[in-house]
Amino acid sequence: MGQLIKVSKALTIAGSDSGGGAGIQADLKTFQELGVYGMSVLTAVTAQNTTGVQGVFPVSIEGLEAQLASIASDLTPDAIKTGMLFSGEYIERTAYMIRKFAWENVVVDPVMVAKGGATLLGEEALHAMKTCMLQLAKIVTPNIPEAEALTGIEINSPEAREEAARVLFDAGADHVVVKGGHFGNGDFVTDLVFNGIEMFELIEKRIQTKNTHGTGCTFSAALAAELAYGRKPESAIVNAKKYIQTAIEHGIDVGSGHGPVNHFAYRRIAHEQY
Ligand SMILES: Nc1ncnc2c1ncn2[C@@H]1O[C@H](COP(=O)(O)OP(=O)(O)OP(=O)(O)O)[C@@H](O)[C@H]1O
Ligand SMILES: Cc1ncc(COP(=O)(O)O)c(N)n1
Repeated sequence: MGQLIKVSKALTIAGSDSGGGAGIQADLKTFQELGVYGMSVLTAVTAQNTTGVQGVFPVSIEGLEAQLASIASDLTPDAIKTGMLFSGEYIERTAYMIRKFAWENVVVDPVMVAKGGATLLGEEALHAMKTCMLQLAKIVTPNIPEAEALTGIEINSPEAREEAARVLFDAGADHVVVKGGHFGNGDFVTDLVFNGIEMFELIEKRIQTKNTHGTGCTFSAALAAELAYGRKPESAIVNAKKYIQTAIEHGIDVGSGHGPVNHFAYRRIAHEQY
């Protein structure tokens, strides 16, 4: 009989991107590349490609709950990430079930708008995100527009971004990463991290590319994979940042719009294949 290997398990609760660059597809690719067993609960199916979102079709609330219950009865995740949660009701149900099952190591990526501008979360959902999800987050990963929407702070300076990070921490998140993809357009991209004690920046070279579809999904999935391994949030953040930087740097030529990042670049570099 073959020997069974113990593996860490990560769950993504998010929407499907038919184009394969963001959402559930980006998350599962990232889990796989980082050596973690991936599981998925779908909130909605999007008809999507690199040029935009052509349609959004939610899974029923019963369908969402049934998927979560199936996972809970058999496969306890070591870490979870949430992505596109579709509406306030879906956020409330998801948060309720995460609490009920006492799942830990939750990364909340408060996805609201796709790169092309399509709305992926209704306005009414902001309240649920603030009152139900932030408190569950070991790490919350808003981009600048999401941090503005969640805090009501206009982020037009480094100080305003720090203030937004404090507000999100005070709202209940253990660690806050305010991502810098949308912040300025200099030679560097800076993500701000706050853990309630320290405020520090992760600075990387800004890659000049239009192929950034799914960067946020991929980064938060890498964080969940790192937490699933049992890494501390600070190390998880540093490692996930390396993964996303490599994936953007070694872009692939797929589609005519905002192409996806290269999920296998990190592994290929480790094996000296680039
Ligand atoms: N051009 C770039 N060069 C290097 N790093 C980048 C670039 N764009 C984004 N990143 C990094 O990718 C990660 C995701 O950041 P971003 O701000 O793009 O998130 P996002 O807007 O939520 O992504 P998404 O568009 O997938 O929703 C962050 O760590 C950010 O610093
Ligand atoms: C299903 C789904 N989830 C998340 C995103 C955000 O990713 P991006 O901002 O890169 O389009 C997306 N486009 N689709």
